[in-house]
Amino acid sequence: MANVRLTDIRKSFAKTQVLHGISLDIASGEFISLLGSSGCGKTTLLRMVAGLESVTAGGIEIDDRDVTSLPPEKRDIAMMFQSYALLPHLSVSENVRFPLRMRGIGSREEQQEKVAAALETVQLGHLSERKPRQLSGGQQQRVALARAIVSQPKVLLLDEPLSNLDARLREDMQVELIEIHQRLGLTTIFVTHDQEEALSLSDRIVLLNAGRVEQQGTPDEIYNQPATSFASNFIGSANLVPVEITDSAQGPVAKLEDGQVLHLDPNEAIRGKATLALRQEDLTLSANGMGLKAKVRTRVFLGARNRYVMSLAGHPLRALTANDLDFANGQEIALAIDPARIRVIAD
Ligand SMILES: Nc1ncnc2c1ncn2[C@@H]1O[C@H](COP(=O)(O)OP(=O)(O)OP(=O)(O)O)[C@@H](O)[C@H]1O
Repeated sequence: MANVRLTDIRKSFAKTQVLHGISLDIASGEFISLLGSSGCGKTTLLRMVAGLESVTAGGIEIDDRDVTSLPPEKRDIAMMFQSYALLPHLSVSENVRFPLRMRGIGSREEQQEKVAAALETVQLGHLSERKPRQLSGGQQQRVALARAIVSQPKVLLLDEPLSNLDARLREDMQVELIEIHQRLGLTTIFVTHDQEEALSLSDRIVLLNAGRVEQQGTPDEIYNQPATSFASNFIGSANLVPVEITDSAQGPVAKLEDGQVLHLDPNEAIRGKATLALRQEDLTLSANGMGLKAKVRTRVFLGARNRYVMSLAGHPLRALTANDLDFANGQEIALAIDPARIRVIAD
């Protein structure tokens, strides 16, 4: 296990700058996710930690040692990619042993012991003699993970390792990753564009936006206290509603563009033009209860839940509801939200 420190990392490809000064301190044993949409620079950052990409400026330390210009094999890291490419002609155990052989680590017996331990960790000891083509996709993924951890790296780098798996297998592998992390305590940097994956796996999430850190915090902080409109929209896909906040006899109120008014938490301090972040799961819809008037545009059936897309003050608004609510397209409904659940972002 080791700590990782990134100091003011910058990266340009030709004239295009893709990383604009990223600084991060990752504690020993921490599981951290780099989360962001396609092209925000998360893979580039991970490849720099691995030593597969040079830095344009800035420094990288692993275990308090400057590794900025060291080649990958001198960094004590292991990386697992989205395309994990097992060698088809080798058995499972030979695949896992491969990095030990390549680097000449230990005697044959020692290598076999390490391979057996790594396969036990991913619960594949019983399939060690199979060839990759005789395994399911999830099992192949676990072999790749065993191959990454077999050399007992100080830092484990994972680049969207679950994105080729179907939904069910992904969930299973997420649980396994959590358990493996708990057992081995490896410092882990996990790249993903999937917010649920980041929320469920990480000790800390670093949200990247166009080559900069937008916000970082625990999953709870990132989910419940998004600091910016971008963070609110990215995490939990909150609805963003432009408003003007003023004082009323009953406390602060937010005025929507169509003149409707929403009461805010009495402690809300922001006044003037602002954006409300309303989470889809926090909205309560009713046919003729109290609340803002919105018009139903369409309903999306999600199995256990429905998503209603409505029009509120001319903006599309999404809400997740229990699937026993049945509104017609075009129907005017009332929309209520607990003021404590409204997040106000100053413009
Ligand atoms: N070798 C390269 N040469 C030129 N541009 C590159 C190179 N590698 C990456 N880029 C550019 O750098 C930016 C960041 O790419 P990167 O792969 O790090 O993004 P990402 O957040 O990991 O996205 P994705 O989830 O799609 O992999 C992109 O605009 C990409 O086109």
